[in-house]
Amino acid sequence: MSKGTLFDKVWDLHTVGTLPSGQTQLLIGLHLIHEVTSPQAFAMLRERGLKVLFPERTVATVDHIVPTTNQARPFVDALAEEMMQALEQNCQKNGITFHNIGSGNQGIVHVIAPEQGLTQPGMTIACGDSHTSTHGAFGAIAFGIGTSQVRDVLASQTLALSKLKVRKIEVNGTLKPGVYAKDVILHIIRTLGVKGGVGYAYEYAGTTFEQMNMEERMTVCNMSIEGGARCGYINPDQVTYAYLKGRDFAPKGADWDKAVAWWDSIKSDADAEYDDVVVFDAADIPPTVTWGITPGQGIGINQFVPSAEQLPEEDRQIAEEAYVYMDLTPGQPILGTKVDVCFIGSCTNGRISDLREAAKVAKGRHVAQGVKAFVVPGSERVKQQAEAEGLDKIFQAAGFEWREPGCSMCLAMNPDKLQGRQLSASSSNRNFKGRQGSASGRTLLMSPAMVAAAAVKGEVFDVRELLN
Ligand SMILES: CC(C)[C@H](C(=O)O)[C@@H](O)C(=O)O
Ligand code: SF4
Repeated sequence: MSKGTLFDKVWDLHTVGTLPSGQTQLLIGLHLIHEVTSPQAFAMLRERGLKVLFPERTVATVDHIVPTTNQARPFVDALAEEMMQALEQNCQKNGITFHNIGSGNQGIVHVIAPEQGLTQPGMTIACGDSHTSTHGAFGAIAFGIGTSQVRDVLASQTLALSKLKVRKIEVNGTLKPGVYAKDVILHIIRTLGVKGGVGYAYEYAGTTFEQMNMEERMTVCNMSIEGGARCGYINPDQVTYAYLKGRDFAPKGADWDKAVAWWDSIKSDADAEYDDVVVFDAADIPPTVTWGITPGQGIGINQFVPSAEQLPEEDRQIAEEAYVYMDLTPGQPILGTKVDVCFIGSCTNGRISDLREAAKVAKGRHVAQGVKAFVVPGSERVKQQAEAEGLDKIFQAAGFEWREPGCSMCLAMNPDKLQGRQLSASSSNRNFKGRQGSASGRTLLMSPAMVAAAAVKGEVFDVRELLN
């Protein structure tokens, strides 16, 4: 095995050849598809009379357009129904496994592949979805691709790509109580910027990530793309292996031992060289909330909306835009900002541990008057597990709505939308203008526990005051 970073090793092992353009032709081990970015890719394939080369290496789910209340077919939204039918037919005709609603396996693509053990260390994973970086939590090289690249993977199981540089982001130490993986990644993006990672793969290293469970690691890797990095990863370790062991698609018996030995060998070497290294101290990370219209516009819960002069030159214009759009004034505290809607879910924070943390805050309390709060599990399995633990009851008793799994108001391609200027506290990953279904709706990103705190207080609140 060559020396170097996990990124370099996995890249080299999947390199088919160098193309005349200088790009690498990279073999894609696992291709994940959903209803939004695949129909056109299949259409392009049909136009050229091409077949899906390795249907067993593609796995489909439906997530973005799924209604979280009335799921009866045909869907009320004709466009959603059309996308659904296209996916169903494409999978059926091409022999692709499709985890449909009610199968017990449906959910957000970045939630279901890890939970089924499809996502494994050392793999290359592609999906027509920017948050494919999530799967890097397992030590896979996983990235989002566009629709024409979805076509390429369907037809050839390969992609033409330029190699990325690698930045090691080290965070060391134990997170303070009330500080979660979401705060870590919001803090990183706030510091390095939303474009800071362009051209890089992010390797997250250090004791803070070592102490995280797999779901926390997924939260971090998920938002790599919000920091501009096409992919982000964490070297596999005992935590990774313990999570994977026994899952549907994890290797079994002697294959397991062989796999672990191989996974160990692809980790970044201690003396690997990086294109850049950045170091953070976990003790410096507060509960973090975004105030603006990019995920990089974040501040500590006790900080104030920054004035343009306090910001680096390149961040000033977008800050000015954000003050107007968000209706926030420089110098004002973020604490106490009134919220209208509270959303717990998404591929960033819709897993069982996220729901558990939020439920701890919701338990024995009640959603503030005038606030609409709802919980959308990331998958059918997450929902089932949460119900087995009674989390649904805790949320419902506290006045939260308990919904069916999907992307939901993360991007509001389904009926779950903000209205008008409503302001949401959201456990998702994007706060872009109009992101949550209303062209003028406003989003504050935060951890699921902080969303629960905002729900019960009716305003942005420091969750640490509600823990025990
Ligand atoms: C619909 C899809 C292409 C999009 C993405 O690529 O990320 C969505 O998942 C999002 O989060 O904005
Ligand atoms: S939950 Fe949100 S970020 Fe994740 S795939 Fe769905 S829309 Fe994209």
